[in-house]
Amino acid sequence: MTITIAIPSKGRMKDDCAAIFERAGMPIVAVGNDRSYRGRVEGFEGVEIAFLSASEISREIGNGSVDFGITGEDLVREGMAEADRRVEFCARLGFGHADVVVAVPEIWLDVDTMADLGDVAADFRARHGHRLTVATKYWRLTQQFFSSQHGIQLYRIVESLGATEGAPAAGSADIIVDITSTGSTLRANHLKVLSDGVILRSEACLVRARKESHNGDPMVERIISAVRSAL
Ligand SMILES: Nc1ncnc2c1ncn2[C@@H]1O[C@H](COP(=O)(O)OP(=O)(O)OP(=O)(O)O)[C@@H](O)[C@H]1O
Ligand SMILES: O=P(O)(O)OC[C@H]1O[C@H](OP(=O)(O)OP(=O)(O)O)[C@H](O)[C@@H]1O
Repeated sequence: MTITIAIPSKGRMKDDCAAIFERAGMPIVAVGNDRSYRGRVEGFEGVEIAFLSASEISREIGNGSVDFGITGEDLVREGMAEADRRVEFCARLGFGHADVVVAVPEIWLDVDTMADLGDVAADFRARHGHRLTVATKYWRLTQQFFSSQHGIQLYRIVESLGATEGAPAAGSADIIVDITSTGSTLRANHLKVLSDGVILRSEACLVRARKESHNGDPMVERIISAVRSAL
């Protein structure tokens, strides 16, 4: 059976990913020309590489069209419900670090925790004429964190596909959920992370789609061990 591993073809994870495969003794060779979206691994017969974007990789692992992928944990957990049942996080790779956080305007001096935010949400409509509005592209993680973990139900999500940190100043949302790495975008937009507002500490992971056909397949174990040995 052919095992397909999806790795980033572009973006911030591409180079680190190629380096890890190199260290793992799994050098990737493109098949066909430079612009090809397929590759193979030298010395690993029956393994195929698919070059995709990080967000496509999480989708393809979710629907089982690839066996393994390297992508951010945030994208995997946002992309599917019950991620741990459907995929295995085989290794955390030590790059692509980003925290998914809840951030509010710095001038909200009385709001430092999720409990404070819950209090604000409770009478937000009475005070401001609309429900507390959260700009994010992480709607699944936001709902889980706000509703299930913190019991906050009175809020509305507006989907933001770019420049999320600008939404409060632009008036299109009150607060945001987004990723941060250095924190400079949040600071530049006068936003602060709530003290218990880190939803997920994400990094690039080797992720396996849980498939029956993997059981007892020595190549599956060999790939996982090789990548782990490179960490
Ligand atoms: N500063 C950062 N900004 C955005 N993503 C980051 C950052 N640091 C690490 N990451 C991680 O990188 C991954 C996203 O990578 P990238 O933007 O290359 O992929 P993509 O979303 O597929 O790209 P595109 O938006 O072009 O489709 C996410 O898992 C994210 O957590
Ligand atoms: O905490 P920081 O170091 O400031 O990084 C966080 C920012 O970086 C990303 O945007 P970026 O413009 O890099 O790329 P994107 O197109 O993937 O959102 C991300 O969406 C945040 O806005």
